[in-house]
Amino acid sequence: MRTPIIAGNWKMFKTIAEATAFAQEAKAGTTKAGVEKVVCAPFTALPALGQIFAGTDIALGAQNMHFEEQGAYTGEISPGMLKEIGVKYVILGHSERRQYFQETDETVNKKVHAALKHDLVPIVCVGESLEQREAGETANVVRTQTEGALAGLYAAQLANVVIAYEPIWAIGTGKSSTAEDANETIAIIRQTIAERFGQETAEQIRIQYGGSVKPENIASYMAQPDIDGALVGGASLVAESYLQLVNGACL
Ligand SMILES: O=C(CO)COP(=O)(O)O
Repeated sequence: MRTPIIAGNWKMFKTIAEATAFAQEAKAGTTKAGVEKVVCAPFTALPALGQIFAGTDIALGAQNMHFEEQGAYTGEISPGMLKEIGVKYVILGHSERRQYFQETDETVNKKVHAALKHDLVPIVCVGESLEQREAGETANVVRTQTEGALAGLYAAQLANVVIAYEPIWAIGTGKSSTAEDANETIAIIRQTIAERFGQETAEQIRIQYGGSVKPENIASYMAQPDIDGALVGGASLVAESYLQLVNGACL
């Protein structure tokens, strides 16, 4: 039985004051048990969020990190620095990082290894562009990205990895993938993991869907056999909507 995981990805939104207001409202709301809850916020907001979420079941996530422990990497942040402020999850290889910041399967793979070494749970993003989808390349793209991100890991390590399938054409566009199509591609990702790491590992790993997920459509994704939660951008920015997503993920 895989525990569903709902993670908000705030991207480059919210000052500390805005994050504090969100956290107080989210903390006061009621959420059902049985769903793992994560908020991936900008670095500057994480310490304040950590204080307010202390003692709740909402975990802190970051949106990126460097793979080195320390060094002359101006503007970067290390796994140890995230651990120090109570971060538990880190999004790696988001399509926006791949598109605007030259992330590759190779750097994503280095980051996955570094995250696990520091007891951070990586949320590894994969997904095809509209062009690739129309050319019939979806399966190949997600297979290559999944294999690339997970290269060199042991099967046991995958218990601490989450994958997020985010078709690029569905991100922030309001054009969500149908639940059936998302499930089909997620099943391909699971099959890829089965081929590399064995059936048991593939059945245990959690794979989220991301791309225009909202309180109104979360239940349809959760009803699919291979979808274990969601990575949510826009709809995670408002506390009420975040809580609805979490509660809607309970079947
Ligand atoms: O990129 C996403 C989450 O990482 C999805 O963003 P939206 O939910 O705004 O489409």
